[in-house]
Amino acid sequence: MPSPDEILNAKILVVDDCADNVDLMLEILREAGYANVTATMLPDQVCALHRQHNYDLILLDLQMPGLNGFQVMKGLKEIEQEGYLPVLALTAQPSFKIAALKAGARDFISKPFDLLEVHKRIHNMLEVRLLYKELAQYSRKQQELALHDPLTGLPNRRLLEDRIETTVQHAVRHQRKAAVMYLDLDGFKGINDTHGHAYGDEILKQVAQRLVGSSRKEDTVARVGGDEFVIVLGDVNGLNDAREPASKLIEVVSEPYLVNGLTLRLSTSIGIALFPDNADSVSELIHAADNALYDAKRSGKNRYCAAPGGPSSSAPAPAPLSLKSVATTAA
Ligand SMILES: Nc1nc2c(ncn2[C@@H]2O[C@H](COP(=O)(O)OP(=O)(O)OP(=O)(O)O)[C@@H](O)[C@H]2O)c(=O)[nH]1
Repeated sequence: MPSPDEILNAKILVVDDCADNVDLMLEILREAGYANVTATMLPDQVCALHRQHNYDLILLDLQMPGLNGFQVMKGLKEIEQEGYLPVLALTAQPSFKIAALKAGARDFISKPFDLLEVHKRIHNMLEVRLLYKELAQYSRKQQELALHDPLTGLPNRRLLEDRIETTVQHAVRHQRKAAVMYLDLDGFKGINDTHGHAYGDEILKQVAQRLVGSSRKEDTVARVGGDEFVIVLGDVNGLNDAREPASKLIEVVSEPYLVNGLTLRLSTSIGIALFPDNADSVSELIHAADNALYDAKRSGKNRYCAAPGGPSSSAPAPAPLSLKSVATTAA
């Protein structure tokens, strides 16, 4: 539940074409302790103001010259994408009350004001509005967690599959290709076994940062398993466009890692599959890249291999470095 402080600091806008009414409402709100209140007498400014300030409550007079309260609510509905209109209608017309609720107002206050009613309705409405915001934020956070790996913050397999799908669709539309690179660290188990799981976790985080740092902004870097990562490249012409990034990734992963004063080393193997050369569905592309990774492991690790079968496929290509995948301890 929102705290009393949060309620008193909520952002409130008073909209009324009559200066006396504005002054009266500002006075009522100030006396009640609301600290973040502004007002306008220009109904056609309300949407722009709300877009800028995202109010928690708009106290909206319904009868105004120019744009009336109903028209203002229509405009506000277009801004409030989540469909919650934080409007409390102010009206002297009994017949407008239900019409206002139908038009999207959450509640109404009758004029002339009954102070007790005004206080209670404003408080109740803010309580619901802030709770709604908290829930929306919580739900966004949960969605974020469901799509990301908690250790590295990278997209997980679920989000990766979506991204591959999008990349493939883009490739089809623009008659281009896409590459899926499946990485598996070499000798990672040895780091866990020798130095403990916490060291392994730290290495995984640093590897993730290096992979992201060595990829283009538009590429997706995902963690799909213990020491397994997948990188998706769009706008690719053929295997040659994936060779250089693969060599670069092998190189950056093989740079030494400093963990709690220890210098550790490891390398990575990579399997590359191309859309549409090697596969044309998301799962088949991942599978083809995984098979190519297996070839890279079998051929001695610390290298990349491309999936066979495509017009531009090649035999396993040696990585530029011939680093041994061992963990070493600095003196
Ligand atoms: N620290 C840490 N280790 C993990 C995590 N998830 C999986 N692992 C470990 O990662 C290791 C992965 O094993 P492998 O890929 O078979 O080991 P490897 O030594 O890299 O073997 P090769 O790939 O053949 O070189 C296992 O020891 C898992 O226990 C994790 O989140 N954190």
